[in-house]
Amino acid sequence: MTLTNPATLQFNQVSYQYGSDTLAVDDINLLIKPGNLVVLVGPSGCGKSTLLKLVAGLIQPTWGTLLLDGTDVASLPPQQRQVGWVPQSYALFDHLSVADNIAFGLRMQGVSRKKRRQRTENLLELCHIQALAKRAVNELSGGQRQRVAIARALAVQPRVLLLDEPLAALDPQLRSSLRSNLVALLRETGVTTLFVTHDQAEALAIADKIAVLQDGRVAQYGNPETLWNQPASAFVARFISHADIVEAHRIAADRAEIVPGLVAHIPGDTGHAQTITLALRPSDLQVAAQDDQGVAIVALASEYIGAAYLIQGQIPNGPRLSFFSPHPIQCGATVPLQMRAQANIAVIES
Ligand SMILES: Nc1ncnc2c1ncn2[C@@H]1O[C@H](COP(=O)(O)OP(=O)(O)OP(=O)(O)O)[C@@H](O)[C@H]1O
Repeated sequence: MTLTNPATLQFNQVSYQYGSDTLAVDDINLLIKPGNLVVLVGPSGCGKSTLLKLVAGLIQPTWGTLLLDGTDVASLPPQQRQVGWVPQSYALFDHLSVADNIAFGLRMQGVSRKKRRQRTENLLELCHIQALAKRAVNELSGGQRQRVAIARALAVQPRVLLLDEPLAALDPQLRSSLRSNLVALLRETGVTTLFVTHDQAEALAIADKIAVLQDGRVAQYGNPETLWNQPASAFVARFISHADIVEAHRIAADRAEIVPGLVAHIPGDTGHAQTITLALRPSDLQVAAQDDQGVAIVALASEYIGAAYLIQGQIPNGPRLSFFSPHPIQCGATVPLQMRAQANIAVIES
């Protein structure tokens, strides 16, 4: 029995306006291939949930078209779209058992009891929750509830699965351990998935492709490595890699000086402009071994992040920059800062 039926999902110049003046989604063009896991990421209010509602059919595009396997879905009501939805709260039926929650949608579709039972058993197995079949859902842990919610969404053989911040309700430790289980499960089902989060680390960790949304528009759509190494704008660089955006002076085709003593190697094919804008990530910089090997920076703030300290500093008469240090640095202390040899600096504008 096929458990999913993955579709191509295409947004063609899709816009959505709430009322007469809130343009929540603005001219979205995205092509999502069958079986891909695409993460929609962006700050609060950028239009992530509105995009999910458009795919689910809860709202219709104000302009543009939404295609499932090449067919415009405008005339299809939500129940005929074969779109599975897992809301942030999971919205399980607390008074029903795990198995009955999973079979609920099938019963609504008039699927025979025998087929319902077989499909429910397959989904219990796929989601590794066979042992919980008879339990009431209000007796389950957060991670177990999440699996039931996904099994329930998969029951109707979705062509697309929509996950709205599926890890948000879990505590941080559980969150990272369940993340890999969840992704393994999604890979196993092969379903085309749109996954919403506002957490860039989560997006980088799990996505085939990431769509970074900014004010209802797609700021960049690409695989995690491309977004990290070649951000299309300062917004994407800040959001995806916590980069500092700085102006630099080109001193050769492949080198740019940020301040005297701090020179970045840049790709050699970025034009000839003298003043260029660079994205410097904390991992591109390091504290130099000797004072005369780098530029002086004054530490302003220090945060212990486990493997290192994340330091924010100010170069006198220069930019503020963040960098990692293996040792704590007192606020107010001055240290020499240099570019890492293997730093791969992105040019935002040239
Ligand atoms: N029902 C509504 N009526 C009017 N405006 C709305 C409605 N729902 C959302 N908006 C507005 O549309 C824009 C996009 O909202 P949306 O909920 O899609 O963002 P989001 O990225 O999912 O945000 P969050 O991460 O906070 O959930 C926001 O400006 C929001 O205020």
